[in-house]
Amino acid sequence: MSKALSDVLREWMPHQRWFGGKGREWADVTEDGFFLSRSEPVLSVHRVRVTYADGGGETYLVPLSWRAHPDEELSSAFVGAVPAKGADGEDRENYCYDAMRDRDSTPPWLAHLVSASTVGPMHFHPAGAATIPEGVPGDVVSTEQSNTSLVYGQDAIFKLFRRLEPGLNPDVEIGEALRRTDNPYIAPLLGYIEIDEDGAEPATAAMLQTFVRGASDGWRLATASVRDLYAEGDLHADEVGGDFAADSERLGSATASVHADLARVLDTEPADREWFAATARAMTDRLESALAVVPQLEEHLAGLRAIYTAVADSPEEVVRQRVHGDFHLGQVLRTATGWVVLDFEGEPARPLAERRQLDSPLRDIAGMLRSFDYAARHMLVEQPDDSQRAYRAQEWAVRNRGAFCAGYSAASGIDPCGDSPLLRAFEADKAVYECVYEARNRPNWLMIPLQSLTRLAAGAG
Ligand SMILES: Nc1ncnc2c1ncn2[C@@H]1O[C@H](COP(=O)(O)OP(=O)(O)O)[C@@H](O)[C@H]1O
Ligand SMILES: O=P(O)(O)O[C@H]1O[C@H](CO)[C@@H](O[C@H]2O[C@H](CO)[C@@H](O)[C@H](O)[C@H]2O)[C@H](O)[C@H]1O
Repeated sequence: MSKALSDVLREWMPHQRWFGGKGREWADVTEDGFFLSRSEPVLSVHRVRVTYADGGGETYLVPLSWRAHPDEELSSAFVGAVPAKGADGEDRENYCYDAMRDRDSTPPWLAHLVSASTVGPMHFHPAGAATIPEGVPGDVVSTEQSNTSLVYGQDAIFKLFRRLEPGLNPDVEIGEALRRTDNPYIAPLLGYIEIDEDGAEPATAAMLQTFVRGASDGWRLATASVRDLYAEGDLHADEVGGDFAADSERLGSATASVHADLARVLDTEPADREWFAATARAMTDRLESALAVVPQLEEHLAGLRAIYTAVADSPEEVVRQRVHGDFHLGQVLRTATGWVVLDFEGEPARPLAERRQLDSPLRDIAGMLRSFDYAARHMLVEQPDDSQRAYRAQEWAVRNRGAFCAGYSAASGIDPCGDSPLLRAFEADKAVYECVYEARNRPNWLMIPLQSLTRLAAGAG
């Protein structure tokens, strides 16, 4: 027997990668929808409001494509069957599919952006004089996590934000600001979509960005370099074929260029004593809540508190500005000509308002330094007692962290990696965040940030 759409969604949504309420009991679900295309296959978009038995709730964006008969080729995208009336008044069923995985339903997103449409509560904004491809289907990106992305040909990538939050998404806000700077290290924004939310600021529903062709991500390249080093038992990091230091240096200068443009076109403010005190407090709070998830943090408590107190006690000369916020090797792409920085959304677990606050660029430096550490040590997860490998991992991390800082320093005139209590605290804070992330997502990787905390708390890099 077929069910109402909200019941169908209740069964289907918990199995989707992007659904954040896994394991929580649903108290209620309501949905409202509108049509983006009425020609075959019909495309509708639904705001699905889920409330949980343990309190709170979330609103998700769910595009669906509709067919009068089941489509075998789309079976993996099948959502459910919903009762309908035929033209003759007969009772029948309509079959709905995940529209992001139904290629025939992907062109309308681009067509509406080109014509800057408003459809129901949804507003389509093309960016400036952007050339938006039209009439091509989009293929879903398989690495999807909290969002769902489509690649249109080799030209554009469309990212649907599944969870709706009031306010402009920082990825769009920063993309829109940087688009006007001609910065060579970003993928220009081509457009974005907003959706009205009752009684609140509109939420960002999606964005369209230039697709970076023929690129590899930094994590893949860095870890290939580490594997090369491990394979060459007697050679040092600067002697093996896959040495990454020149790329790390170029990544440092690309980062400096992006930071400089962000400071040029968006707000800045000198950091005052209160900001240092508030930052130290926020880090201490994060540590306290992380303890509940990762009890192993207990042994680092005293060391970490001392690192955070040093921030409040010795304010440095720092300018606050918009930053990337979740900068790591997985967020940068290497093309034939250089690096491109992606995903200015900030840490996914933070509330949107927090992610839009001004911060020190050292936050990003710390993120990338942590990432070099991760790349160097992730293979030690399988061989934790291999001291020779541990030694070589440290050598690789030191070399590439140094090269990244040298590149940043040469491009900006500011050495980001000097003896700064703030940088050290940001590294420690990121490692605490990573402990929680790993405990929840990849428990066997938890040792990576935990071991870094041992080194950081002991005053080593
Ligand atoms: N502009 C782009 N050009 C090429 N590839 C991209 C672009 N933006 C994102 N990607 C790739 O698409 C995948 C998904 O990216 P993203 O949507 O940022 O993931 P998430 O937000 O889930 O971390 C990643 O593998 C990323 O490298
Ligand atoms: O890319 P996301 O915005 O989803 O970031 C989250 O996931 C990252 C892992 O994919 C996580 O990054 C951590 O692991 C990376 C290696 O997989 C490493 O390069 C990073 O330095 C490390 O922080 C990130 O923290 C999390 O927010």
